[in-house]
Amino acid sequence: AREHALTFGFPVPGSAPTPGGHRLTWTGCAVMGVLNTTPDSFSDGGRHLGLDAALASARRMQAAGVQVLDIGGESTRPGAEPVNAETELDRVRPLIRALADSGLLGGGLVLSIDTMKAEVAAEALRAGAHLVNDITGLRDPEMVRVCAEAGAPACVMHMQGEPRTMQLEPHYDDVVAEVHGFLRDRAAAVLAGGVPSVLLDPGIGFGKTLDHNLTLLRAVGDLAAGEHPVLIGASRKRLIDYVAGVPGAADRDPGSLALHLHSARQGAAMVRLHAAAEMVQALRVEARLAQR
Ligand SMILES: Nc1nc2ncc(COP(=O)(O)OP(=O)(O)O)nc2c(=O)[nH]1
Repeated sequence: AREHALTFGFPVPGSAPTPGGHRLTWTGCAVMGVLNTTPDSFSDGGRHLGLDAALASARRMQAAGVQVLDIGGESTRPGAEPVNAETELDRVRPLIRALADSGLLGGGLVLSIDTMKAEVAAEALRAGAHLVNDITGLRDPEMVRVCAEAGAPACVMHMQGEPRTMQLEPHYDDVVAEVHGFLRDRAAAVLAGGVPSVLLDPGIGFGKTLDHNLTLLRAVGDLAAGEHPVLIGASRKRLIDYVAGVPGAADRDPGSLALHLHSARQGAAMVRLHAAAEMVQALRVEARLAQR
């Protein structure tokens, strides 16, 4: 299996110091678990049902061997209305602090903050997050500065337009060329801005038709052949309904596993799912079968 690496400006569980920074390496495909914050339970920051449920979910995922947790305080599903920074912070800060206090991070768990806002990223990194997952591809120069200053790697994702309107009229002349080209350009700009390393993500479902998504998923190998690790996130997305007829998002985990196993086989370094523990299990069986 291929070796992948991310460089941090600070030590993270499992990293080794090198002249270029603290390098985290892994072989095969790592799993990033989605850690949803239920808005109403965190707004007063108390240890309500939502926070305890999120911590329980984090423990289960860590125990199962999930390597990264992605914490998001704003839904970016198609048609989602934007959320202001204060609200987003109210949701994610208590969870990040609780995770930092829980000792779970010592077990090798890496924390990712899924946000488009530099202010939220800065605060989350201060509270204990290790990397930034920005679905806008760090369009905001302030986000580049925040990641560079903190020494935090960033996931650069492609999105056509914005969540509220991106699925209205997605259009590309050559979706692979345009998306991969955008990612390579953004990666170069972000690294030039001082961000220590990047992950590239084609942004499945972010301004793409079913055909665009399938074409991009078939081209993961091409993107993974480049110099940056590739992250694929297609968990419970609508394309699974289009392909397999599963109208309820929560019922789409089997299809999600198939999509992400396919991506791992194509060389993806990391996959982002809700059913993260199950993904670890599937990858272990797959790796064993692949051993000669
Ligand atoms: N890097 C990356 N980040 C992402 N963040 C959110 C979602 C989907 O968000 P949403 O629909 O709000 O649901 P959830 O956050 O529960 O996955 N998809 C990706 C993705 O594909 N790649």
